[in-house]
Amino acid sequence: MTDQTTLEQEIAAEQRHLDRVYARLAELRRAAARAERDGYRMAGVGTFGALVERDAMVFHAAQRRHLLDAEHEGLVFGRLDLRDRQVLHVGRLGVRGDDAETLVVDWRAPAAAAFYRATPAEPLGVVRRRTISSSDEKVTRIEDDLLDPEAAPPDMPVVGDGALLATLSRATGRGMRDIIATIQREQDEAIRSPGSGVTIVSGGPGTGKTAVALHRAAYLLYADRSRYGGGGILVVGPSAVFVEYIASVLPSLGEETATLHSLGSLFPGMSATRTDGPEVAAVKGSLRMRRVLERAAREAVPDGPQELRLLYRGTLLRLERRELDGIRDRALHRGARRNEVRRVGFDGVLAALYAQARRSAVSGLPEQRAFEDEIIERPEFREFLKAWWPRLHPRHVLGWLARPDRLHRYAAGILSRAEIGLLVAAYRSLDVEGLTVADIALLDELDALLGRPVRPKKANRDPFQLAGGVRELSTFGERQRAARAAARERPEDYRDYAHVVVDESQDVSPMQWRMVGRRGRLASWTVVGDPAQTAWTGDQQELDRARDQALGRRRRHRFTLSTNYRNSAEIFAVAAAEIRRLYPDLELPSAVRSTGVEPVALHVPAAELAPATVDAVDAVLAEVAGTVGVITPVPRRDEVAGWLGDRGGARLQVVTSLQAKGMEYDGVVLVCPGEIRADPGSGVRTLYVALSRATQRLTTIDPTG
Ligand SMILES: Nc1ncnc2c1ncn2[C@@H]1O[C@H](COP(=O)(O)OP(=O)(O)OP(=O)(O)O)[C@@H](O)[C@H]1O
Repeated sequence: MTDQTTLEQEIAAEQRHLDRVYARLAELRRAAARAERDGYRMAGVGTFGALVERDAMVFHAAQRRHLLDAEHEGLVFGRLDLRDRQVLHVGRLGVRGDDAETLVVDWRAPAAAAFYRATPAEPLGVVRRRTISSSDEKVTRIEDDLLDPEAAPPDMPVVGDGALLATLSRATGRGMRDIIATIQREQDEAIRSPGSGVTIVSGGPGTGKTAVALHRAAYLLYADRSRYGGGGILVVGPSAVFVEYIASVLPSLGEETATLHSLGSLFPGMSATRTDGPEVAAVKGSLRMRRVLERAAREAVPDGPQELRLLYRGTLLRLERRELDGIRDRALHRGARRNEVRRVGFDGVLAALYAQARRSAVSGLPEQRAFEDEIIERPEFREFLKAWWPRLHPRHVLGWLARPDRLHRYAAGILSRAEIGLLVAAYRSLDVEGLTVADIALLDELDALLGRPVRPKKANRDPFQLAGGVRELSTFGERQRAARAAARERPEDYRDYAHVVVDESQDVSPMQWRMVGRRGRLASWTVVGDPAQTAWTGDQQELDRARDQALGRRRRHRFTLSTNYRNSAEIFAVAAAEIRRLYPDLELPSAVRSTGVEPVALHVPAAELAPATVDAVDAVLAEVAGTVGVITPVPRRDEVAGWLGDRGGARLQVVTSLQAKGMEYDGVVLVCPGEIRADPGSGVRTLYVALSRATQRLTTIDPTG
């Protein structure tokens, strides 16, 4: 037990340090603003040298000011008292005093690693580790761990009873929070793993895989900003709700340059949130779809012209369907891409027409070049070419799959009858209901198969802009602004990311791996996931192959996380019992926090499902201060959302069991868990995901009879 005066004294000491840090920050901010103003004043001087100097000055000063202006809640959150009596404060940002004394060490700097890695068994020179909480520049709480009691001076106070548990017990807001103050050792090792190769992080629900992946992105930007800020970091998550949930973590760490996408939004200009059932998703996600799409990408346009008829100097020239198809096939030989070889197709038609004109002995036939120039001017010929070989958007070609006759032709010998039947049924509603998430990877594949017309490259107008978005003039350590500008300037379909983070990787299908892989051909990777949570019901070997192909031969660095920080022990016990039905020997994480509150399992007559759900939601809303998630089987989502109206406002979210991937709520009401489990493919695993979303309260409601 800490006595109150000691605690107050310790808080006061930390407050004095925090005041110094904020005062110094204000000074730095003023200096940066002044330097920026002075830089602008140099604009009038006019010589090239002066302009270059001004540019550099304004650029650096503005960059620094932006960093200093950023949100600084919880700026200093840690302190290390070392064996050699040195004291280090750890924070979101490194700050030096005017005498070059280090006031705060950036959490990502090597000196701060001991804050996360030191343990009583291996104190790494740390005697006492202190976690400091603050709000509005006021220290509110401190928690100490005494790691090396023998080295501690006799008068060293130790206060509080554990920072981690204190943080975990707090209700959460709508978005995910950063965990910089309480990163655990095994997590820190994954966060600071080498920038090259592929870092693979696995672990059960709530073990911090997502948190680690995002903190790793921030770490890489710090460790090598010109590489990762310039080339960019892409973070891919399973769904739009999930991406919204994690969107604020990197900005809260002072990093705004990473690009976040869900699997349904990776293809430019299209986005999908609708999901297919597991069986259809397995077909659409299979690598065999590539062969189906290859056939589609070579086929004649539906409703296109069947033949070409042209009256030339009194003679009817005619190319039949068969000849036209032959010309197209020859133009597309050896994997040529349809949108890139239109010209070759057009030349083939002209050559065939000329050959026919010669065979027909057309009187006064000019030489071939003049003949072609004449034909190409004819509006009806141009109309024919446009209709026969239009520039195709992937969405057009995907639409062809919605015609059962075509689909049967494309898929014959590649997919089974049953699989073709599933696709026919799924695509029947394409025009009405729109694309599903799995279709987006098919569009990306079609885009790769069809190619794009070659356009002349635009000249780079900014002489100081180098490839990768980092300015030649920038010598300043922090290149955040340059990276932000580079991120803004990236084309919508940018693909040369320096690093790709894939979250919930167990749910990335083979076709989706191809799509993600195209965006990281030169990248290093962080891949996090948990095989026990997968909804994939297709061929596992095919999936492994596709993933390995996307990741290439890069070196793998593997990490496993073993503690569940999300669920109370009582809630995780229910989830664990569920997954053990399928995998009795699966190694599961241990949940560190007990609330003493058991989950509630309700069974109600089917006719009472609606009012019982409403009551259960009201009860959970009253019991927790933060968010409540209502999780439903996929087909029931809209119905259940209808029962609940606008209850709970922003605190309440109704999601399907598939959208619940990666999400976290303080309270969860799970409607019809039996229906989720009943899916023969991935039911139990999907239910395991749904049962492991809550931090404090879980109620399940099953209809009886
Ligand atoms: N070291 C930590 N300190 C505080 N909170 C933590 C820590 N590690 C993880 N958490 C919290 O635990 C929760 C679960 O983390 P996260 O969502 O990253 O887990 P996950 O492994 O991705 O889970 P799932 O596989 O179930 O989606 C989050 O609220 C996260 O902030």
